[in-house]
Amino acid sequence: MPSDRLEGHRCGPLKGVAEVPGDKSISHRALIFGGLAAGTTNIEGLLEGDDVLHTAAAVRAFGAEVERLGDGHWRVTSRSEWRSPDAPIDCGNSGTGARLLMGAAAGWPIRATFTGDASLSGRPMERVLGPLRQMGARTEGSTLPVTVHGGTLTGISYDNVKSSAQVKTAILLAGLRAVGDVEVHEALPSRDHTENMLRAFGVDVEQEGGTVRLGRHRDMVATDVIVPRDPSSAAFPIVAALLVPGSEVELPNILINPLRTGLITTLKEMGGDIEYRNVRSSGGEQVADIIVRASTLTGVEVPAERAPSMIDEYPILAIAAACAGGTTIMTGLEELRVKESDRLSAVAEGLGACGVEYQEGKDSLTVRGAGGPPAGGGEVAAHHDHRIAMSFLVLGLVAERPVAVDSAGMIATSFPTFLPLMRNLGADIR
Ligand SMILES: O=C(O)C1=C[C@@H](OP(=O)(O)O)[C@@H](O)[C@H](O)C1
Ligand SMILES: C=C(OP(=O)(O)O)C(=O)O
Repeated sequence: MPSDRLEGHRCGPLKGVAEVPGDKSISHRALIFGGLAAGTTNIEGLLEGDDVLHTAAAVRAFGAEVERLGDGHWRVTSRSEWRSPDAPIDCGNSGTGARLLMGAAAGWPIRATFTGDASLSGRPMERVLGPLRQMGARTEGSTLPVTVHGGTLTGISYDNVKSSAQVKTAILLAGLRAVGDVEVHEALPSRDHTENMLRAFGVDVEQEGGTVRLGRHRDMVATDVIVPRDPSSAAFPIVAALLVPGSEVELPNILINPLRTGLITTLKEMGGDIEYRNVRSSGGEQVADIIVRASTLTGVEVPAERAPSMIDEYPILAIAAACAGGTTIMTGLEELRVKESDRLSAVAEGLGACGVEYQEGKDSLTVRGAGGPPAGGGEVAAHHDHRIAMSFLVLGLVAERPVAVDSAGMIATSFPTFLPLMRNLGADIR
């Protein structure tokens, strides 16, 4: 098997336009919702990363017609009912795909077994299966392989203590076919793409404080979806441009939903020169063109309540923190331990390998910034985690010595064009 080890090397200013791919969360939802809704759903700007391609295959296995018409242009036509798939549904590396599909499947009188890769097979599924059982589904297994036997479900009032959008979405999708009230409470709001998109697909969704409730009208009607560009992917060129002296990069058409932009808020507090231009509405979401210029950063304390709005961005924030002056304190990070890898320890280990001072707590990370380029020179284990790999390749662009990442292949799960995009800006990744 060819090695997918890569190194990031110190480089000159990053310049140009970074067209990052479509938002991963919205892409999964567009396919699944299209598979549930009566009629034909056209999707523009779909992320064609491995995670989403697994979801496309899954929706097809449940009986919908799913066609790729061109670059990012897909068409989903549902049958009136979901059917039991002939074979296990392989969700690959994707927690979102697995958990959302379990919820969607539970509402039908069918049986489906879900599998995934080694990383996904170690991730907790009980957080979704518990509420689905409460609604009347039968389940086998608490980690993959998991089998869901769906059927006639009843309502639920569920306290989503982890503020997980995947859990909230699984319950709402199951709830579409449940009899009775379906509501999910959150003390800290998680991303609201499901609510926004369900409304666009004709479903009554009410929001009252921290409670989301399905209304009476729960039949989905197909609608077209325009997928904005992914702020979680944009995070890598944004931080790279802030850190590499002399850089200026434009990122057009990025989703700026406030429930996704905790990283941008934090980077601005650190002194990052990040500007939104042409803020506008597109496909029911706010988007903007983002301009980033190299900046001198200072460490900050990131409030724990901000975590849901930047949950996937802590690895790349830790890289910004490593180059900032002073200390950055991140708390409320317990969910990082159950992502594609234990991201808290993977980041800590990588920082250590690159000569960065840090302290890892049970659910916190403190990084003492070098106030300039860290030593680098580390051989970093990515733990087959796309966001760990991309984060440390970005560190290599500024560190005194190159930073190597042992396996970068998983980057294709969320950001298949990462390498050409970064190289096109001037990044030295080889
Ligand atoms: O709903 C979604 O699309 C996602 C929710 C988050 O997970 P949790 O729901 O586990 O917080 C996030 O980490 C993931 O990348 C995508
Ligand atoms: C956590 C992530 O995704 P998922 O949960 O879908 O695997 C991610 O993309 O960082």
